[in-house]
Amino acid sequence: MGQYEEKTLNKKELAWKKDALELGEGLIEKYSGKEIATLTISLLDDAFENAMQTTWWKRPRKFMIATGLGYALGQYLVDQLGFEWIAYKDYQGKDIAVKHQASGIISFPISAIRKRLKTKEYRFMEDYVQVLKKELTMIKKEIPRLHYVSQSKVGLTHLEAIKEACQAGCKWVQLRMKEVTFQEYLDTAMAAKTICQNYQVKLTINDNAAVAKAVQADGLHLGKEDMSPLEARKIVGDIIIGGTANTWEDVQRLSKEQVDYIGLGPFRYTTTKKKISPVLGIDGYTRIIDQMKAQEIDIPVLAIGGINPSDIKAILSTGVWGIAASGLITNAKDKQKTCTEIMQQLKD
Ligand SMILES: Cc1ncc(COP(=O)(O)OP(=O)(O)O)c(N)n1
Ligand SMILES: Cc1nc(C(=O)O)sc1CCOP(=O)(O)O
Ligand SMILES: [Mg+2]
Repeated sequence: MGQYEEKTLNKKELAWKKDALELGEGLIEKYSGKEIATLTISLLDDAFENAMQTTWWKRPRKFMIATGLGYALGQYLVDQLGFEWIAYKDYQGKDIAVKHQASGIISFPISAIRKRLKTKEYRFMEDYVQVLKKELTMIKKEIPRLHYVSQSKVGLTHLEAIKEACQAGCKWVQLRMKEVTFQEYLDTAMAAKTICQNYQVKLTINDNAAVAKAVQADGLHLGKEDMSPLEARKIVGDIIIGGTANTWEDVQRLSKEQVDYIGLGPFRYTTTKKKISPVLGIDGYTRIIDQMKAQEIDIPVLAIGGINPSDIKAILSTGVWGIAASGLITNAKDKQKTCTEIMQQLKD
């Protein structure tokens, strides 16, 4: 592919987008015959089809349709699938597009409508979105089912705890340090990276995108009080980004922020984290996973918070992908035995 440039929308393009979205809203309401409470893809398909079935002298001009409905389709991808508006420029000229930063997929909704005006396919958007969803699923990152969250205690540093977890067979480790300076976090993360590389284990950094970037970590975990995943993605690029959810509303928000997995908790009361949210228990996971299925939110969920090996079977039965554990592994007398037992249950 030749040279191309991607930029965020400038002031003029943002103002144009605002007008185009207003135009789109008017077209959708007029030609679908419904008021837009929530924009659905079938409303968009109805509007396009009906507008084009109207006798030609009453039909909105093709330019208006491509602009209004094209921007509306783009905004749907932004709101529902976590795309972002960009200005895309190559040797053919400039076009307004939307990009999914985590996967690199770029879609041109306005051009897509222009093309269908020529081919006279007036009901294509449902399929168009399905194909994008499928592409996003296919390039999903590999998420192991067991995630060890580091913890220090008297006689055990974070680095020692991480090394022992790697020796015990964990394949994915999170460095989670609190109340340390940036330099201390960075130095420990560098050393953790070396340990993890020696054992071919993935390393995630908790809270801090700059540290994750500096040590070229495999992942970054962000909670509700940390930087937003979309903002962090611009710093760390295409690594695994996870987000914390404690409620269904958190899951809905994260599903639009391009996270690769969700840490959903707490399963049970735990002393590992200060200020935890109300416990979810098996009922909480069942309810939230069912809501995710109903809304077709397909992001792996890791249960977290006070988990013991005897909980795993019931947790998995809710549809959760895996577990994140800290105290269970840090305090295990025989870490290898504990990790093997967990991984056998998780079939990881
Ligand atoms: C896998 C996983 N899930 C949740 C958390 C909690 O993150 P956060 O809410 O930001 O709280 P702190 O861990 O930063 O105290 C996590 N770390 N990992
Ligand atoms: C880091 C963390 N986050 C939680 C949340 O609910 O968001 S619970 C938790 C602590 C996990 O450690 P342990 O396995 O020792 O309970
Ligand atoms: Mg955090």
